[in-house]
Amino acid sequence: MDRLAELAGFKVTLAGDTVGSSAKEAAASLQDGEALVLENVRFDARETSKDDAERGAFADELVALTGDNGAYVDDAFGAVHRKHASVYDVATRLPSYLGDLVHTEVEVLRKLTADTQRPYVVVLGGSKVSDKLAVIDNLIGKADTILVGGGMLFTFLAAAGHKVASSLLEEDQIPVVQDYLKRASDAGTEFVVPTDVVVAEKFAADAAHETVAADAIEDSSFGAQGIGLDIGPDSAAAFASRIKGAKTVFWNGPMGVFEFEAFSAGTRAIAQALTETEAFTVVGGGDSAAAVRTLGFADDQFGHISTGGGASWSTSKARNFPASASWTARQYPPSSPQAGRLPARQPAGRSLIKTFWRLRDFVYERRFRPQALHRGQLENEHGPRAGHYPPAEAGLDLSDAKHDYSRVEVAVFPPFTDLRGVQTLVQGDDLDIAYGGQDLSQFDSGAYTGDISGQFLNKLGCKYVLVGHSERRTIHNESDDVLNAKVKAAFKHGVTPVLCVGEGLEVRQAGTHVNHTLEQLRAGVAGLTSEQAAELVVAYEPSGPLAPVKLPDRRTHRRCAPPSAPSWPRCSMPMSLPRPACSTADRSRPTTPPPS
Ligand SMILES: Nc1ncnc2c1ncn2[C@@H]1O[C@H](COP(=O)(O)OP(=O)(O)O)[C@@H](O)[C@H]1O
Ligand SMILES: O=C(OP(=O)(O)O)[C@H](O)COP(=O)(O)O
Repeated sequence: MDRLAELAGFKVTLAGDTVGSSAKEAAASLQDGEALVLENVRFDARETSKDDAERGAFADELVALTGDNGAYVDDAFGAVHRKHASVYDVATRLPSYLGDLVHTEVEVLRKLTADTQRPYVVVLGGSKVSDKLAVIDNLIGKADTILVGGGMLFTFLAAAGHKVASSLLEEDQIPVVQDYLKRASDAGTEFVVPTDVVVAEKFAADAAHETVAADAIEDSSFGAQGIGLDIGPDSAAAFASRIKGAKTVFWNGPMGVFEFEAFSAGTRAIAQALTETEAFTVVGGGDSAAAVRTLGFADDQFGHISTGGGASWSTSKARNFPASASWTARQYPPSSPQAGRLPARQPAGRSLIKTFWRLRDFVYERRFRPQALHRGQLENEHGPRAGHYPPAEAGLDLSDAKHDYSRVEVAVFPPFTDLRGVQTLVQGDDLDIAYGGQDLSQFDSGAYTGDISGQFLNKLGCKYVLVGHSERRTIHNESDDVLNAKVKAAFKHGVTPVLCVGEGLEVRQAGTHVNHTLEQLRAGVAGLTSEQAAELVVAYEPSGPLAPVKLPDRRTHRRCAPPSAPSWPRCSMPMSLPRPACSTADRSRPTTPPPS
């Protein structure tokens, strides 16, 4: 703790338990600018329970330690792929952010997999055999070569019918490996399994050992007692030569028990080969990173050293981590003062904009082709054409635009059929753009064919969802009550609703648009908690689609915007109300909270 406090520059205390009396007392006496480290959360069996209720109960107790104004920052990349209470469940209960380390890891690893240079060689070892075997499923057909070492090699040898004495073996995984071997030959992926193994008398640093052929492990002097603790020199040389011919190498898991000098040669040979190849190299995994450092290699001899093994594989598959839907799109601002205040959901000075499709002075109207997004059609230079809107086009247009993302957040709302494409593009290219659905059902599940549940949007990583966009109010006749239910459904599923309010042409011409809009807003926010009200985004979106498109002037926008609105519904916390997208200058002004 002393060293941690020295590095952090503030007081750090250690609790003797996780959620017991020591933790509670220490949390209660925590002062602004101090940190409390809890005892290892895995000491509580509920942390890793498969039972949602058990994990949830533990998460509730952890969350209670943060008091009334807690937030969650996940910077434990190595465990980020786990659906554990302190990783997943806590993130669903508090405003959540991803930390600097997770952000950097995801950025580097996604870039690697977005454009993998071939030959792509994967080196797998270590002792978490079933974890690593699960990874292989996704590598068949993608990797050119998979080099098998570490504890998992014995399951491969057993799958080929060889005896492995007392070596690490997961017998129930033998059929899985046999299936992989069969599929790999069709898919063009080659497995390279060691031809020689270092076998020890026992699991100890000073154990007697000898090198034997991989298909004759029980023929060593130690018979059925022998334990394979490293790959042999011939195998290491064969692996090294594959690595040298690669363009991309991903290594996860030591080749042997490198912690014992006598069984570290295989791991050392692989590390050496990685430093000598022209390929882009990634070393992933807590133990693999420790191995290269323990064996005397420098970090800068590798393309990237990832702190997560399992986590790096989840990243490389571009698959969402269990908790990622709960994180805000932003990382925890590294520049913000760490002591004291945690950031609000909408960091100060930033506001959300959405695509106000009908506003001619929308800054990206020409570049972004908002109508294409809205209608599910692409208008290209040759005119409109039906069919899927290619998200790549809009994404590239947006990312090319000279836009100050630190001041104004950009969110796109494509048709549902394109959400997955937008997700891939945004994550793959790491675009600083949020995305959301155009509507959601007020129901979680049931016989509502064609409707989109908030759960689906959450799984697709949507940060936002539009609620009550004008067509929903006019063509689909969605009442204020229905829209209020949709707002609540969005919050329930961890997606921030963008409540659309605004008048049609007739109302505007009658001059009652301010009251009309306020009524919609009051009904839309009814029953929200103050925290939800603070997170809600309100979009003033005048002019219905059926009316001839007559755009409101700037004065109308200003009158409907928060500062001049005569009375906002009572909320115990200020709501986050972005200004209408009248002009860039308007948007850059700080949001004025409504009177409470
Ligand atoms: N043949 C083997 N038998 C037993 N343990 C092994 C063997 N080869 C490697 N290991 C152990 O695997 C551990 C690392 O495995 P793992 O956690 O899966 O790697 P990583 O953290 O890099 O993903 C090391 O402690 C190493 O001693
Ligand atoms: O070392 C870790 O992961 P890794 O072995 O996948 O690199 C992390 O501490 C996660 O450990 P876990 O696999 O027990 O969840």
